[in-house]
Parts: sequence; C-alpha cells; structure tokens
Amino acid sequence: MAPAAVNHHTPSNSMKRAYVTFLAGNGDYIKGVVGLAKGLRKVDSVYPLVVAVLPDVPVDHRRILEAQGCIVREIEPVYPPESQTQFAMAYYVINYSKLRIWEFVEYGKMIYLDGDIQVYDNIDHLFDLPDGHFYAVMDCFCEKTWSHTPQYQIGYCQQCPDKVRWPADMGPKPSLFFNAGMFVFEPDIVTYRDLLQTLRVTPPTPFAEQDFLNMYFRDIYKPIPLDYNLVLAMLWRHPENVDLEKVKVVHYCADGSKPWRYTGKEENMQREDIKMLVNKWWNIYNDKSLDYKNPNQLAAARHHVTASGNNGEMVFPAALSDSNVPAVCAPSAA
Ligand SMILES: O=c1ccn([C@@H]2O[C@H](COP(=O)(O)OP(=O)(O)O[C@H]3O[C@H](CO)[C@H](O)[C@H](O)[C@H]3O)[C@@H](O)[C@H]2O)c(=O)[nH]1
Ligand SMILES: O[C@H]1[C@H](O)[C@@H](O)[C@H](O)[C@@H](O)[C@H]1O
Ligand SMILES: [Mn+2]
Repeated sequence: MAPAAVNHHTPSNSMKRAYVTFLAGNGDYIKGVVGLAKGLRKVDSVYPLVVAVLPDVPVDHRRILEAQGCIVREIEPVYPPESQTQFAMAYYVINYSKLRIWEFVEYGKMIYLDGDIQVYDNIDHLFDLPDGHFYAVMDCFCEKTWSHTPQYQIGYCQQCPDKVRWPADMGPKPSLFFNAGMFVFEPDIVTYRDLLQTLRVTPPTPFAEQDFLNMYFRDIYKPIPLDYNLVLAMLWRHPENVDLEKVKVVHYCADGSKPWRYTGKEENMQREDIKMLVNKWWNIYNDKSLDYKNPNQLAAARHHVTASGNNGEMVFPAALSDSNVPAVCAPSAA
C-alpha cells in the first residue's frame, strides 16, 4: 500500500524534469493554466509545463495551451468507487484523474501545480530535493470547507498546534495533512498501478484525491515551507505564519479568489492583500511579452530574412530581437 522509498526509474528518465498541471472541461480554468505557463516563463524556469487534459477539454483550448509552449497530454478520467459521499465541492470528484500523472514516467521528477496557482519566484531548486519523498505544504483547517472534520469542530489547526491542543480523549493527533494543489513527486509505474488499485478499495471522502494522496503518502510526506503554496486563507487565519514578501507560490483557492472570476463580493475578498494578489495575477496574464515565442517559427523567420537578402537591411520581426527567445526547440515553459 503506502510506498516504500524505492524508485523504479530507468537511468534515461531520471534527469528529465517538468512541471505538470491538470485541466478538465471547457470552462475558464484554462485561463489559470495560461497564466501559470506565463508565470513560469516570467521567473525563468528552465522546465516545461505539461498539461494533463481530460478528453472533455476542447481542441481549441488545447491549441491555445500549445501556443503558450505547454506540452498537452490527454489522460483518461479516473472514477472513485460508488458512494454517497458529499464532496466539499461537488466538482472535486474529477480531481481523482490527477492520479494519472504518476504514469508520466518519461520524467524522473515533476512538480504538480493546480491551475489556480501562480508562481512569482523561481522554484526550480525544488527538483533537487532528495528522491524518495513526497513534498508539499501543510494545509489549514480553519475555513468552512473543513466544517465536516473534528479538527474544525474543536478549532484545532496544524498551523498553530499549540493554540487549541489536540485532546487526548480524541485519540492520536491527526497526521500532518498537505494541500494537494502543489507537490513534488516522482512518476513511477508501480506506484501508479498501486494508486489506482488502492483507490478501487478506498471509499471517497470530502476532499477527494487530496484526502487519498494524504493517506497514501503519509509515511514519506515531508512538509516544505508555506512560501511554496500560500493557501490564501492563511492570510486571515494565521497571518503570523505568513511573510508575503517571501512567498513564491500563491494558490487562489479561497472562495471567490480565482482571479478570472473575482468579483470582490465573497468574505475577505475586499482585503488589500487579496486585491493586490489578484492584480498581480492579471498583470502576468495580460503581459504579451510573456507569450511563448516558438523557437522553430523564429528560426524559420530568421532563415527567410537571411535568404531574401533585403539589400543588407535586415528587417527582423520585433520578437526576434527579444533576448528572451529560448535557445531550445522543445516546447518549454521557460
Ligand atoms: O472545472 C475544473 C475544475 C478543476 N480543474 C483543475 O483541478 C484543479 C483543482 O481544483 P481547484 O483548484 O478548484 O481546487 P481547490 O484548490 O479548491 O482544492 C483543493 O482540493 C482539491 C480536492 O479535490 C484538490 O486536491 C486541489 O488540488 C486542492 O488544492 C484546478 O486548479 C484545475 O487545475 C479544472 O481544470 N477544471
Ligand atoms: O484548506 C484548503 C482550503 O479550505 C480551500 O478553500 C480548499 O479549496 C482546499 O481544498 C483546502 O485544502
Ligand atoms: Mn486549487
């Protein structure tokens, strides 16, 4: 069941690395993914962004992602076993499909990022963390989405475990619980098969694959600082734990905070820090200079200009003079 810290990679894939996100449906989450591709480019990440898409992502959305330098990979949906479970959000059921990313074994290591995440500082160094662990940021239990849990009911949160202590008569303290919007993992076919096998005999729970991954990887989970996945509720629930200047990765998961749906109406959405972070996301999304410049097209354009001579007067398209043009030909988020 829970994996031992073994690694079944072949030597050829062990150095290949990529970011990976997940996209379902024909709605507006594609904006999040485009924003993420541009954000990774802005911070000069050297690794590509793979987008695991469900079959219901329309072709024109896939083309938009490719035009942004993403590697689009279709995955089959994964369904949990039948049950009467109430998910914290009804759509969380589709998130079990995220388990397919363990099958991407051409990569030795990947960093998963939700589509509602933005990266404001380079985090490529996380790929250098020792193998054999599952790295992610600890979640917060204080929002209403957690109201079904004993943690929420007694006011216990792992972000401030001494404020309300875990009562002895409630049994052992719950193990550390990570938010599954961001994690560092090693694709592995044996683990992949075991994940799917285990899911078949695991009743669904309110946080869907987030609960499942927490259960499955509990023995190899290693928390990393919250700067790598700022769950927005931390700003009002545990401000003493947040140094916004240092935060590298922001997760727009609080109710009403998705920048592309932001109206400011929901609770806490009129906070200055929230408005600032939503603006910061839009600045990246709207920045045309961060659009992907396909090096193959640029090479063709360069060849055309050189071949046609033009009396020595080289008229390069504006993009060609851009020093940000990537030197590699593979689609890359860099
Ligand atoms: O219609 C949708 C809904 C979701 N997604 C993808 O699924 C991800 C997860 O959905 P949310 O970001 O809306 O979920 P939350 O961040 O609110 O929820 C948290 O709990 C979830 C439980 O399923 C997941 O674990 C998720 O990664 C974790 O951050 C999205 O970012 C996006 O990448 C889509 O593509 N289309
Ligand atoms: O603690 C967080 C938070 O409550 C988010 O609003 C929810 O989307 C996440 O699933 C959860 O992990
Ligand atoms: Mn999310």
